[in-house]
Amino acid sequence: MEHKMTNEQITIGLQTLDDWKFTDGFLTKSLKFKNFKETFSIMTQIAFECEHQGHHPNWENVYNNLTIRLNTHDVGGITEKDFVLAKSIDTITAGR
Ligand SMILES: C[C@H](O)[C@H](O)[C@H]1CNC2=NC(N)=NC(=O)C2=N1
Repeated sequence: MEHKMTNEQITIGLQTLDDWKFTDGFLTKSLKFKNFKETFSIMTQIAFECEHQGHHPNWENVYNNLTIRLNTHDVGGITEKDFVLAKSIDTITAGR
């Protein structure tokens, strides 16, 4: 079982990520792409990485907007797993 990170640990961790916030108990990021096709393609790439990591986002897609919220249900908070997935999402979406 992963350990639930403290607010202080989360604040430090956020400095290693690109434009993520800690809001209402979730690591959150909003992204905008060219159109729906590009957005859903990126979501598919992220989805395969999530399966690989065994960790999955809460997310909402409206046309070319994608809002991602990460937490770890098992501990009711943020763990290292959320940071690992957030970093992967940054890599997949880098420069977009
Ligand atoms: C059984 C399975 O591994 C667990 O339910 C995993 C799956 N994906 C998960 N994803 C997220 N975001 N939080 C979890 O606690 C979680 N648990």
